[in-house]
Amino acid sequence: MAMEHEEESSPCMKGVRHLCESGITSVPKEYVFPLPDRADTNLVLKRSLSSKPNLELPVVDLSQLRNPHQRAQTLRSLAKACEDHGFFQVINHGISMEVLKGMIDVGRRFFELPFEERARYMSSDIRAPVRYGTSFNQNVDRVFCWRDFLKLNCQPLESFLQHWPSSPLDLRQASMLYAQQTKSLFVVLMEAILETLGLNDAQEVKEFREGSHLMVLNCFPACPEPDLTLGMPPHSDYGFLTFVLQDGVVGLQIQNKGEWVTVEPILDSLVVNIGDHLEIFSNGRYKSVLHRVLVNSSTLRISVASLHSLPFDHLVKPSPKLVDENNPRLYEDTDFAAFLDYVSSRDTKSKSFLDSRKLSFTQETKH
Ligand SMILES: O=C(O)CCC(=O)C(=O)O
Ligand SMILES: [Fe+2]
Repeated sequence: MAMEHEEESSPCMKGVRHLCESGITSVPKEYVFPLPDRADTNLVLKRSLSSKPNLELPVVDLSQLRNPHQRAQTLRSLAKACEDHGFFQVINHGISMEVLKGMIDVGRRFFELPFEERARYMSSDIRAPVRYGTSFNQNVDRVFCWRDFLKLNCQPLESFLQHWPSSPLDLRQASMLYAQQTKSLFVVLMEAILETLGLNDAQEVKEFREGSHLMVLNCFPACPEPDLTLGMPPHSDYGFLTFVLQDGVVGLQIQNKGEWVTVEPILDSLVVNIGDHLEIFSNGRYKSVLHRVLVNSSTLRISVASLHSLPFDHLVKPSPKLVDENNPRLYEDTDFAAFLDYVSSRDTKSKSFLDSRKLSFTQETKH
């Protein structure tokens, strides 16, 4: 059971930035993770500064995907990246540096607004079109994580745009441009991913075009004792694909062969990760990988996660074309509502939602 927090009156509920502004010099007990869940942030920083990179993610060059002579080879490396890592980077993705920088910059300025301005968007309704909040799921988290966030619902853009914050003045414009361009990128990548799975289905592509799209602006303030807490606990993302835009400050780690490895932020590239829905849809061939975020003692970090899936009311299930006698169905059908119910009822750590969709061996043999 989750520990009871004193609802709205608890200082934790007002977010980490608010807490830091009160001039704390140590991490309050509510944010202290159990020892096995913590990380040596000094070691991460040292590795990051050495010439040996922490982890080289596979790189997918989208200009090669558009080139008929290079498409087949690029699809093969894309498939391998989805199978082996669940994470990759895209370069030559067509989103201009101006749009990327504009998005990070406006996110930073949103979190610099006075607390009262930000608090106007606080909501405990996880289905709200705009939601400002803190931690992972502040209503049920046993330990709070060192993150404040602004979630923008982006589909359909025309109806949600008016609900987005009107301050900073350019937030709507910068976020709309970034949302439109990541949506196009999602459709291009899903077309390619469907092709790697042998599923060239125009109807499916149309559904992705109209699919759900949430944008999460994350703010991880500098932390006086970064080794005691986490910016985000280990989790997997629910959708098909997530794009992560980082501001240049190290923090994202992914689980790779049982070890936590740091993903170096590369200017101009986007990190892409496979979510639970794509793992289910591909019947386990593509992996939704656990990741977490570390904080540091000197620099606030901003990231923007753009999460894409099918429309909220659609069922997600293993593609029937990928299930046969030799490849039994591994997951039961799910939809976004089931995921929301799951997150609002408990703390979502690890891949517990995905695990809850896995069929047991007896069920597997029945399908
Ligand atoms: O901040 C990051 O690098 C990753 C954020 C993330 O994993 C998320 O928002 O789901
Ligand atoms: Fe994530």
